[in-house]
Amino acid sequence: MNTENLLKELNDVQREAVLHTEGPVMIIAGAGSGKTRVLTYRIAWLMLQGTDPFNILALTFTNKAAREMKERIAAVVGHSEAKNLWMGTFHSIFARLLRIDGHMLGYPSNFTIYDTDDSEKLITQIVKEKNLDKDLYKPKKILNRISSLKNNLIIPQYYDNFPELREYDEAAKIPDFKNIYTAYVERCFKAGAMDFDDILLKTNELLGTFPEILAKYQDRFRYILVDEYQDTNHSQYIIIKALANKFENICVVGDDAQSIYAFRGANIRNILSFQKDYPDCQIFKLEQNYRSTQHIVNAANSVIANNRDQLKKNVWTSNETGEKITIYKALNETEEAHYIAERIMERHLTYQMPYSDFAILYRTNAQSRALEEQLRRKNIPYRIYGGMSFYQRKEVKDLLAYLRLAVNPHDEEALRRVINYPARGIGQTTVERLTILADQHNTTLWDICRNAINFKNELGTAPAQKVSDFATMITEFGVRARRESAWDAAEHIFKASGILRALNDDKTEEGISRLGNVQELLNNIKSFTDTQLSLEENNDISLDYFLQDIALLTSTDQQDDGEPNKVSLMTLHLAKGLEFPVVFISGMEEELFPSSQMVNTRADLEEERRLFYVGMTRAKKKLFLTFTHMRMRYGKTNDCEPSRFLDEIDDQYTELILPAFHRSQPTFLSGPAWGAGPANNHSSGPFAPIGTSRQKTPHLATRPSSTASNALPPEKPQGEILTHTVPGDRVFHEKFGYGNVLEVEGSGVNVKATVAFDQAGQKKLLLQYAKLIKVKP
Ligand SMILES: Nc1ncnc2c1ncn2[C@@H]1O[C@H](COP(=O)(O)OP(=O)(O)OP(=O)(O)O)[C@@H](O)[C@H]1O
Ligand SMILES: [Mg+2]
Repeated sequence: MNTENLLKELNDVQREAVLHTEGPVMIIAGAGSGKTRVLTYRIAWLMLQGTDPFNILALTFTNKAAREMKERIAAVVGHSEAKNLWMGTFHSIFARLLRIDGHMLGYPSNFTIYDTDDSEKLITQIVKEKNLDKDLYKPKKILNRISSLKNNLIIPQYYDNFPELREYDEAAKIPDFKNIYTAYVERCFKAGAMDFDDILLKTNELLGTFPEILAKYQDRFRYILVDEYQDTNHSQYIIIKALANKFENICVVGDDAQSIYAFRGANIRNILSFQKDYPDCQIFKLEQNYRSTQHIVNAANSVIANNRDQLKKNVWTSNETGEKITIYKALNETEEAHYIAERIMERHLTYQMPYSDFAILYRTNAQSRALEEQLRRKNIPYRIYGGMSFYQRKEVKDLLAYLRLAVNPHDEEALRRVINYPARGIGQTTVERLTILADQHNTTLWDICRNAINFKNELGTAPAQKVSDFATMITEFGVRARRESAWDAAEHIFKASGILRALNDDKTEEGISRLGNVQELLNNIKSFTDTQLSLEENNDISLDYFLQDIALLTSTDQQDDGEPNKVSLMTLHLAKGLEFPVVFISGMEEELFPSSQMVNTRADLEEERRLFYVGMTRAKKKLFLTFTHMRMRYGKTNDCEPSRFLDEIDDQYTELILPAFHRSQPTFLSGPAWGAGPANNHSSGPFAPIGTSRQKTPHLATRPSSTASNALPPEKPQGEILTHTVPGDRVFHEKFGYGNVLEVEGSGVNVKATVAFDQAGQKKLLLQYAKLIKVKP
């Protein structure tokens, strides 16, 4: 694509924002208004103007988003140029930076990245060693607290500078928190490991302590671009600010109405601070939505208008009016899932829509089970994002632990995990003794292991020998990891560690599936080695690089198996930045969404509402919102009340559908009629107390949902729905209008009719779903 064509694909404001390359720029704009597109085109434009890709840094919310942007840019400027861009999540970019310069802070360049599971295990271990009450010092709680301090750049040494921290911890009955935090930080450091938050914290420390390193990166990153700026936390904010300080060519894009990570420390005030930091910054507002139909855009606007804290924006679209938003009241979660699966199947067959056009979003991961079951029953392929990832499976983590040890044997969590797996006679007592020795000698577990022969007295002769043999094996793995490709080293380690044998011996169904998973991991390593050579500029095929790569996958990246034709299932949080032709948001019920934990303050409730706004604005053509009358939660069936958010959608954009069991004629109602189901008592207003339900006046029945064009749909004729038909029949279809049947094929549920529609042209439809009505010719 040449320069001219590139700019043609933008509207006036977008183009201006792309061309304004020098100086600070902030683009605060509504959902689907082309923020990400502007960012992508800006990079392409910079490169077309001769900017060296080495001088561009782009920060995205997921690695997948970065990859897609890179591909788009490559199409404009060429693959070999695009390769050299530094583009990715904050974590992957700054981990890369720390690999290069982290040694200044005393880290090895092959430092390990601890995942949440590793961190929690380490905390459990520390709590145990300190003889603290494990019911009070819960690892998750402690880790959240550590994370929040780290993201505010409060290291243990600063803890006492803020008396309110101690007050908080005492009130939370964790007075020894500081000791745990201190020990945790020391242990990670000794093990040559960083947790996720360290990646940002240590980058800050590095840039703040060494002016020459800061200067190096300031010079390198002449142009800095940040997507989803509304969800950056303090630590990220400080990094960007430092890096941009010299050239001030910084462009941030975001939408305050989509800020949904406050619970993880994201700070919406970063948007306001930006204006303060760069008083001469240029601000662009994009208001035209290119993604969604008018009904969807307007409905989303009517919801977000209920938030008090927001920057004024007027999001509009010139897209088609589109179908109304369907609100479906189900009996329970099974029936809800069934309804969703049916609608997917119906659209897939009737309109030939690929499965990848559909997304099902929910508030909590637990909701996916019922949905999965119904999708499986209909053989609808799907992919779940988030939840338990492949890399968290036990057997996968076991092999990974060996690989991690090969790269960094000081990695304490990996060592604890496999020192006696597969079983090699190193018991719990021996491990405890090793831990005490490490503590006494102020060194790592690994240092004790590799010198185990010198600790025969403390360990006993036989255990010392076993530990020593284990250490010899790990040392040998290390040699290979340095010399061989990731694939060669991993394959060897898989066999020599005894994992292959252990899994092979287990002939249970579960054992076979475990072996399959480990083989899948090896396949991943193989394809990493193969593709790495062609994709990245550094051609690094080492095990070290592979481990780094997977440690930083985000939840949206993890499940991307490259298979394109699947329905996507994910939480609303993960859906940020994505778009799908058809979106279902399930579980639109009080207590679930808004979550019962998020209704106590206005700020929390507004964050939930923004989350709903994010969900709604993912849909391009059609949005379904479903809620249930009853739902099983925590093993109990509860009565549910429709979400207050449903009330907030302007009636004119919705239609309510009730399931067959409490539906008399007609099926379609315009506007909400939540009370129409059984067992509802009526009170009103958006904040009706939990346990009562709200009702708005149901509107009169109208015709079926509108068509995809602005023209009024043809009036639906009376007549029975055809289950079989013959060529020559004159028929009516809800969406395509009138037509003549040309051909019929297949049998039973697979009967397909080819129909020549007067307006819509020729279509092949599955009779079971097409709901054709026979009319007089
Ligand atoms: N000028 C344009 N012409 C045609 N299509 C456009 C234009 N600008 C954006 N789009 C399309 O509109 C959709 C939304 O764009 P994009 O994802 O960049 O929006 P966004 O503001 O980043 O959305 P979100 O707030 O969800 O992150 C995309 O499919 C994009 O290709
Ligand atoms: Mg975007």
